[in-house]
Amino acid sequence: MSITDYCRRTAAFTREIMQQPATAKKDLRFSDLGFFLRFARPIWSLGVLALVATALVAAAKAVLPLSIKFFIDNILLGETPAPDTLIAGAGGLLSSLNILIAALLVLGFFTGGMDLLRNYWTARFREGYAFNLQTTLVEHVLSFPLSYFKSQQTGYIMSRLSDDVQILQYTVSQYLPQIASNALYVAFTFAILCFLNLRLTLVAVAFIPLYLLVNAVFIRRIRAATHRERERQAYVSRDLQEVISGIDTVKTHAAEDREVHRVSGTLKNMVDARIKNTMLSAFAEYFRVGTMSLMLIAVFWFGGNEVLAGAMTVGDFVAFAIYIVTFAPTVNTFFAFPVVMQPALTSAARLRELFRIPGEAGTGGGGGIVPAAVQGRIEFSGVRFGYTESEPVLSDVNFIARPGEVVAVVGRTGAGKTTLINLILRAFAPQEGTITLDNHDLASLDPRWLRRQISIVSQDLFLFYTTIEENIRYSRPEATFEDVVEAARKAQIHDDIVRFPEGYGTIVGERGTQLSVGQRQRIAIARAFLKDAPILILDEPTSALDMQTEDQIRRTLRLLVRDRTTILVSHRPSLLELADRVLTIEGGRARECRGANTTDTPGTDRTSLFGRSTVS
Ligand SMILES: Nc1ncnc2c1ncn2[C@@H]1O[C@H](COP(=O)(O)OP(=O)(O)OP(=O)(O)O)[C@@H](O)[C@H]1O
Repeated sequence: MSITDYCRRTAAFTREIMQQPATAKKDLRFSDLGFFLRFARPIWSLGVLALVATALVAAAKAVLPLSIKFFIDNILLGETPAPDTLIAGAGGLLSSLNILIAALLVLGFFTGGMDLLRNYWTARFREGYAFNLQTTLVEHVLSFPLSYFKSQQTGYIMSRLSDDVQILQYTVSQYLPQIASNALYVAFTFAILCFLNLRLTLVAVAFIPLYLLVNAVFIRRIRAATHRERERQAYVSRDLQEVISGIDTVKTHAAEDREVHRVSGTLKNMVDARIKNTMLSAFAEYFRVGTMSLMLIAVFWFGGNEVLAGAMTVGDFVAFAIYIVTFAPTVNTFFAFPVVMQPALTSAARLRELFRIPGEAGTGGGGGIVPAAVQGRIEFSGVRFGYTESEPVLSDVNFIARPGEVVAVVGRTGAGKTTLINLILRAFAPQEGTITLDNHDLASLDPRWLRRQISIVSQDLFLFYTTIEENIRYSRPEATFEDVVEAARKAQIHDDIVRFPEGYGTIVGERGTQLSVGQRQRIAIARAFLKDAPILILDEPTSALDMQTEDQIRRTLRLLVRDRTTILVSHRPSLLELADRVLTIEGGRARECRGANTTDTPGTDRTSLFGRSTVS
């Protein structure tokens, strides 16, 4: 491409970024400030200390250039200061070179020491704030209903949890102390400038509306651009996470090139957004620096004329010039803060949005019934549920699983068996009808309490990156090692475990020793034995086992299901032998195909138990 083409492209690009929509969806409201301040409440005293130290350092730095004035006017030129102002009074005291040098040394040590304290208190405050925010956020996100995690991709959630917090922490820690320090420095310097020469100070101040104008033009655009950039960054995290988690599938399909192409597409969108955002900030900086230069030129022109006319001393002018040379960039960075703070404000808005998502009712001390005892009677009455309103997966499901009964749920693939289990776990709520446990509507129960009453052995077990012992103990943290071994023996996994060199201390999970799918399934069964919950959900618990192991496991499962209400989903006929009754899910309804014991109490009519359309 020729230079002319590049120039043409640059002009088109400039037009494009200035015409970008300047409204962002997730702006922070003023009331949100109070929300974010609450994380500072436990460490407010550190904040006060950091602020006091910042003020003292800013004041000390602000008075430093005055020493030049005293040096020129009082020591070199030997002028007697007029005793009517504070600065002139100080000049009287510092009229000897030795005293001035001694004062400078004291000021230097004081400023250095105070700066160290400021750094320490600021770091403690900043890290304390980030800790409070992140722990509350993790606690809040973990209280979300399971349906949230089933509908959002992991990479997207992770990006919100880590990138947004990091950007907020980084920007705030980087710039907030600077804002405080600069604000104080500007205030102190402004007071000294007024003392030195009020008219000249007004000349400098006359440029402030120009700064405000530059900000008015750019800030909303930059905020919107930052929102776009952050959202696209979350998409990149989502795609990267997906491709790394699914690396087996990618490799077996030799789809590396396709995936690189897909990720680079998302990456390119993010890079575009980032360049536009960077350029918007650069334009804003260009106009701010221009304003600052105009301010400096105007001050030098007016000040020079004042000295030439004898209306200002040389010392005053030199001190004023030094002040204005440091004052102008500080004012410049001060007005740049709304721009550099945009990433933090955007992250704060996104985090606020996450905090607005309500947690599951009943979690985090929010209520929910906690019954004293559990019988284990589960009843579905007229349950309708679909992932979309218009397409129900279950349209009218009625059945009762009595305490201690094993109810097998069968049906063709996609019929809704796992959906039914998810409804019992309260991952989703029925759109119509009710599900009760011991006559308590599930919606009224504390969801954490509910899930403590349920053990689940499913086709897929998540293992944490820790020892086998800890992975089994996950279902009952207070269990002893002997309890863990006993559960492993019952689940027929003990012999496999002791064959590993590290035995129960073998690290498994991501990047740990890999377990076969069958071994994982038996670890899940061991967890269920250990948890000893009154309700058991078996979702294809032996799908990965060979016939011989399944035969052994069936015997242990017979032990496991004893005295527990069990919902068993399996396509294996051999496992259905465990069931007292078999329900078939078909066309969104539950139909009983075989019942060994269908009465709630002896002599109860089966129809009354299974309701309208469910009895075969
Ligand atoms: N999170 C979800 N969002 C949207 N639709 C879903 C979701 N989970 C399942 N479905 C759909 O709901 C229907 C029932 O799925 P479900 O997993 O309950 O079937 P299943 O009987 O357990 O099947 P399988 O025997 O193959 O495991 C299917 O059409 C499926 O595509």
